[in-house]
Amino acid sequence: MTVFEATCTAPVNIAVVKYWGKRDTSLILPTNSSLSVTLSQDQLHSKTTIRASADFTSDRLWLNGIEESIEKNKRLVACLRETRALRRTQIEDKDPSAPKISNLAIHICSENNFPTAAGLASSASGYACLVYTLSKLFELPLDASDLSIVARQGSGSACRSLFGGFVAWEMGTKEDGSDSKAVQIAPETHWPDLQAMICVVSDEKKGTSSTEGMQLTVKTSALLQHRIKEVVPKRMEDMIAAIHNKDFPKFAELTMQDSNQFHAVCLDTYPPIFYMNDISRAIIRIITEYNKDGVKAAYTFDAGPNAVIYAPKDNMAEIYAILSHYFPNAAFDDSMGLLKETALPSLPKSFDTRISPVFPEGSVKQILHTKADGGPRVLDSATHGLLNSEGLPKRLA
Ligand SMILES: Nc1ncnc2c1ncn2[C@@H]1O[C@H](COP(=O)(O)OP(=O)(O)OP(=O)(O)O)[C@@H](O)[C@H]1O
Ligand SMILES: C[C@@](O)(CCOP(=O)(O)OP(=O)(O)O)CC(=O)O
Repeated sequence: MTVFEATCTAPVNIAVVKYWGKRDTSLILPTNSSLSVTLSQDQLHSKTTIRASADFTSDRLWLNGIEESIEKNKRLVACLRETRALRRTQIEDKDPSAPKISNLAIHICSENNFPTAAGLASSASGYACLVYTLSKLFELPLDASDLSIVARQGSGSACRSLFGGFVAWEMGTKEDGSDSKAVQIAPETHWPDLQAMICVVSDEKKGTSSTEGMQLTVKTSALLQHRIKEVVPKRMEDMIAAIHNKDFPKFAELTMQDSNQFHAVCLDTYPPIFYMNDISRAIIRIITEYNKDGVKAAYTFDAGPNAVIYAPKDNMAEIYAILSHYFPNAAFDDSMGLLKETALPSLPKSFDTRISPVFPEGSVKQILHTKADGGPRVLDSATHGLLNSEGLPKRLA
């Protein structure tokens, strides 16, 4: 019997103009456009295998080796429904000889090589990977922007992970969401000098999910209305220009201002939402001190305390040296070879170390060095597939 199977990986993205607020919660239509950088899959990715078979009796999902209910997950159901409908209308209805895969039950097995639901954008890489893998399984004749419309219905930020490089999610105006999609502003090759350092402050599941948090903000924050009407439209234009011009100081200033405003609207939510903690705020002080004679790094924080620091390649060793001063013995993922290329530099002479105390070991658990990189990839299921010959996970938790 023919086996219908696909295995793919997809990257995370970290926004520099944040998405926060929905105007339609079931279609996942945002209240403002947003923009992100796709990060390298060498450090962070989701990997998904999907098999369709007449032997399967129902749709099943395993996430990180644990079986999860599909029916209870409305967003996953929406992604399956949409991609199956596309298979039917775009392929099976047009070509009677095409296999009727849309009627078969499927098994989905997915793994993240980093903590899930800890503010490291696992829902972004996870749903982008799910929809991309479904599109390969069903051989859908769609481009990445078309697919982003489906991935958006899994998790808003996922739509941006269908592209590499610098990606805007255009909010759109149509009620059916057909113009609310991701577009690539520039490929990863445009600005290879841009790198990122992720400080894992906590890898625990967060208190208030993005989904819940953002709707409470929509309901209660007057500042959000100012942000979406007066601030983001111009900031999107300025950010796109900064990226096109590879103007790091401008890119950095806009990134930090946008992170600050996102956390300000969280504080303006009633009751308030706090995602940053004392460690996050210390990182802001440290980067601010580092930038005092000219902007050399940009911090940004999503819906959790973890920091992402964007900076040009040449500043990375210095940034790592500063972070290791304040956060001793944080595990360092040096898969980019930073410390192989350069000896750890001393702190810049003008840097006033008194701006923050040195934190106890474990305050920052891990530091990951990564860079802007490409979009989802197709792998060979025979060698990389996550399902065994019976269609069950090769690895269970
Ligand atoms: N590989 C995956 N395949 C399918 N779904 C996934 C995958 N990884 C994560 N998810 C879904 O995303 C949820 C986690 O999303 P959540 O928004 O809570 O955390 P996060 O994405 O890590 O944080 P944030 O989006 O705020 O940065 C999981 O509970 C699961 O439903
Ligand atoms: C702070 C953010 O990371 C919020 C991400 O929110 P999600 O995409 O996780 O929310 P849902 O659409 O409800 O799944 C900012 C961003 O990535 O733009």
